[in-house]
Order: sequence, then structure tokens, then C-alpha cells
Amino acid sequence: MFITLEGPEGSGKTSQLPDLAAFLREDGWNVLTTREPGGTDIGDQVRQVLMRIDNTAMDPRAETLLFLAARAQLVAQIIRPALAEDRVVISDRYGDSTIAYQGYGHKNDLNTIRQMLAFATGGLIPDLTILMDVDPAIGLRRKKSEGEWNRMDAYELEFHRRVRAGYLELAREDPKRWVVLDASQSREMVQSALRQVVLARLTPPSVAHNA
Ligand SMILES: Nc1ncnc2c1ncn2[C@@H]1O[C@H](COP(=O)(O)OP(=O)(O)OP(=O)(O)O)[C@@H](O)[C@H]1O
Ligand SMILES: Cc1cn([C@H]2C[C@H](O)[C@@H](COP(=O)(O)O)O2)c(=O)[nH]c1=O
Repeated sequence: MFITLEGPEGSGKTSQLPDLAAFLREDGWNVLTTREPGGTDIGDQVRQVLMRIDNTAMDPRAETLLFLAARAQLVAQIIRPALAEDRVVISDRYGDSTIAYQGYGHKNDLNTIRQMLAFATGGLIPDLTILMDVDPAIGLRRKKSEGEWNRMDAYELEFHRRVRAGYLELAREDPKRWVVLDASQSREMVQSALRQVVLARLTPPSVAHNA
């Protein structure tokens, strides 16, 4: 089972994931968590280039290719081997981030982005994607108040609004894979919703019914 958390800046993906994983492990699931960009030594080096606040000269196409390079490494080195061992892999961001940010955000051709994404991942698509939806003005305020500010955060608010709209469009297009959560709620409410959504997908209805 391959699960991804997606969403605009500051929606709570990174801070919610450890508690979600701990809860699932206590329930007996063999969980591996990872994040993007990063999750491998090579990917973490690429992440530094992408996130450095003073790398303002980066061209959107170079940016796209760097995100995809980090992902290709992560899929080959970590995600595919873990899935082959029947582990539950949960990634803090994955390919839909590229469609939302580099596609909708930068207004690049979506078909081209999808083709490059398929090349980078060998066509690996998540089983479940949770969109932690929040107004980017709220999410960016959360991040700024904590002093967590990177090159991507610094794009104008309109960019981040296009990203959010892109995510909502992706979720509308594929309701079987996507679940949208309201991430403007309290941390506790968001965590509880995450647990419910993931457990419902992990536990087949017949097992849940007999338990
Ligand atoms: N529900 C919430 N209410 C208030 N603050 C929150 C909530 N969830 C997360 N935060 C705070 O918002 C900030 C960003 O959270 P976090 O890093 O988990 O978001 P994120 O979705 O991973 O962001 P990004 O993808 O931009 O890194 C953190 O300071 C976190 O403590
Ligand atoms: C994978 C991926 C990420 N991004 C953006 C989204 C965020 O602004 C940063 C990652 O920071 P986080 O704190 O780890 O969430 O990168 C992107 O634009 N495209 C991508 O494919």
C-alpha cells in the first residue's frame, strides 16, 4: 500500500506524519515513512539546492527536473523495495506535488509534466492520496511564524493559490484515489481524520466487519 500526503504550504503534512505512523505501527502495520524532495542521500543533496532561499535564479524547468531527479532516486532506492516487502509506505509529498507546483503553479503544460513524471517514477502511482487542504495564506502564516521559510515558500501568494486550485482539481478528477481533508482544523482533529481515512483503506471491509 502506497499512501501520499499532499497539500499547500503549512497544511500540517510533516508534523502529522510521525503520529500517524506511530498509530499504525501500534495497530500492527509495517510502516515506512519518507519525504520529498529527499528521503535518500542523493535526494537530500538535491533538496538543499531546491530549497536554498538565495537560489532565486533557478529556472522553473530546472526546478522541475531537480524535483523529478530526487523522486526517481527515492522510488528506485526506497519506495519500490519497501512495497516489494509488503510494507505500508507513506510519503510526505510525491508526484502530485510536481503537477500542482510545477504544472499549475508555474503554468507549465500538464501533459508534459505528467509524461516526465511517468518517466521518473516508472509509472508508480499511489493507492491513496490525502489532500490536506488549507488556504495558502493560513499555511504560509503558520510557517512564517515558526521561522520555517524556503525558496518555494517565497513565491507570490497567487502562485500558491494556483497550486491549491490545482490540487483540488486533481482530487476532483480522481475521487477513487484522493480524499480531501480540511487542514484548517485543530491539529487533533486533523490527526483523527487522517487515522480514520488510512485505517479504512488499510483494513478490508470484510475484516473490519468480523473484528
Ligand atoms: N492544524 C494546525 N493548526 C495550527 N498550526 C499548525 C497545524 N498543523 C501544523 N501547524 C504548524 O504549521 C507549521 C507547518 O506545519 P508542517 O511543517 O507540518 O506543514 P507542511 O504541510 O509539512 O508544510 P510544508 O509542506 O510547506 O513544509 C508548523 O509550525 C506546524 O506546527
Ligand atoms: C515534491 C515537490 C515539492 N515541491 C515543493 C513544495 C514545498 O514548497 C517544497 C517542499 O518543502 P516541504 O517542507 O518538504 O513540504 O517543495 C514542489 O514544488 N514540487 C515537488 O515535486
